[in-house]
Order: sequence, then structure tokens, then C-alpha cells
Amino acid sequence: MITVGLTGGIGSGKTTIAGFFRELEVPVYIADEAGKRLMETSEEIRNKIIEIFGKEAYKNGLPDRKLIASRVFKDKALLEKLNNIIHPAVADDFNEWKARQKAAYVLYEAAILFETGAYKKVDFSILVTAPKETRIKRLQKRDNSSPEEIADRMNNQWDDERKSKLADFVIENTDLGHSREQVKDIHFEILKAGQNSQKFC
Ligand SMILES: CC(C)(COP(=O)(O)OP(=O)(O)OC[C@H]1O[C@@H](n2cnc3c(N)ncnc32)[C@H](O)[C@@H]1O)[C@@H](O)C(=O)NCCC(=O)NCCS
Ligand SMILES: Nc1ncnc2c1ncn2[C@@H]1O[C@H](COP(=O)(O)OP(=O)(O)OP(=O)(O)O)[C@@H](O)[C@H]1O
Repeated sequence: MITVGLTGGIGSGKTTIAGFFRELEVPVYIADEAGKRLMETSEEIRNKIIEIFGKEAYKNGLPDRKLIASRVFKDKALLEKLNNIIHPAVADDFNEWKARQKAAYVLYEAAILFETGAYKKVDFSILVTAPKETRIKRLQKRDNSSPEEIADRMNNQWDDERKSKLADFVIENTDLGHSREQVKDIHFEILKAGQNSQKFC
């Protein structure tokens, strides 16, 4: 089964775009959500996180995401340690999930698909873009985030220009109606590519 990676910088609209694929009945896996769930449910992950961040990283059995974020997005080495705990567990979880799906292709939404090299493991990659100022405004409205918090995360992500060189498709997500049209076009191109590749098997 084909795997399509969907990525984009913080606030670009990845999850919104993933929703448009869902409307077309494409199974969607959201790595951010899986990471959150695994931090809450896996004892192994909890122990590893406490080893690095101390007991205060969990409150009443739940991860203190704000505290962890305030530390990792200002410290690349620490972020890498956290990534090394979460990413392999998410990859295993995704593979288990994918094995249960019945569709021509599945969508794997991840914030840092290019930065981690995970794009090499997908059949096609889609990058969602929007101007930086637009993304900042969206995040301030959605999360009440401070400009500094947003900048700290952006500093740990590649810029759109670098990512677009590697992406198979780019969705410019400024107008939702236009984005939905772009999703439909890409969907049919992927289905067509899937049919063509089967002819060679
Ligand atoms: C640091 C954590 C606890 C902060 O949680 P929080 O709820 O505030 O953010 P959330 O996970 O919803 O992510 C929101 C956005 O932050 C950015 N972001 C998250 N993780 C990363 C990262 N490792 N590198 C760069 N940007 C990131 C992305 O743009 C993402 O869409 C969390 O992001 C985390 O555990 N990150 C490391 C693991 C990871 O990469 N998870 C995401 C995919 S598996
Ligand atoms: N084209 C658009 N026009 C206006 N608002 C939009 C558009 N696309 C997304 N948004 C809004 O911007 C915010 C961020 O979108 P979304 O959550 O989909 O982004 P994301 O890239 O998944 O975010 P994150 O990086 O934090 O995971 C949301 O409040 C969403 O409703």
C-alpha cells in the first residue's frame, strides 16, 4: 500500500489539509497525536522521559507538555533526545496502524518529515505552505501562543524553500477553497500513480 507523507511548518495547516483527504475517505495517521498518546500510555516512554527531564515532566501521571516544550525548543540536543524516544515508537505504531487499513493509500501527517529523513520512507510527499506571518497569526489565534514560543519551534524546523525542493507536491494553503481543490488534484494523481505502478508488478 502506498504511503503519502504530509508535512508543513507549524501553523501551515497540515491537520486542516489532512481533513480534506479524510473527506475523500483516505485513512489519515497524525504523528503529533500518536506521539501524545504514546507519551501518556507507554510506561517505557514515560520512564525514559523522566530519566532525561526529571520527575516534574509528569504531573498526575500525565506529561507536562508545556514544561517539556519550554525546555526542548530552546535546546537542540535535548530536543534530539526527546525525538529519539518518541519517533521510533511512533514509527512502530504507524506500521501497525497501516497494516490494518484497507485503501489505495494512507496519509502520514508529520511536522518534521523532511528534517528527520522520514520522507525517504514514503512513496510521495506533500508539503503544506503558508507565509510565515500568516502562520504566526493563525497560531496566536488558535493557541494564544507568544511570538517567542512560535519562533522557538520554527527555529527547529526547515524553511519552506528547503523543504519544497524535496516535496513531490506543494499545497499553498491560504485560501481554503483553493486548498480543497489542490487536495482533489493530488488525490487523483496519487491514485493514478498507484494504478500505473501495479501494471509493472
Ligand atoms: C515537546 C512537546 C511535548 C510539545 O507538545 P505540544 O502539545 O505543545 O505540541 P504538539 O506535539 O501538538 O506539536 C505542535 C507543533 O510543534 C512543532 N513540533 C513538535 N515537535 C517538534 C519537533 N520534534 N521538532 C520541531 N517541531 C516540533 C510542530 O510544528 C507541531 O506541529 C511535543 O511536541 C513533543 O513531544 N515533541 C517531540 C516529539 C515529536 O516530534 N512529536 C511530533 C511527531 S512524532
Ligand atoms: N487556509 C486557511 N485559512 C484560514 N485559516 C486556516 C487555514 N488553514 C488552517 N487554518 C487555521 O489555522 C490554524 C492552524 O491550522 P492547523 O491546525 O491545520 O495547522 P497545523 O500545521 O496542523 O498546526 P501545528 O503545526 O500546530 O500542528 C487552525 O486554527 C486552522 O483552523
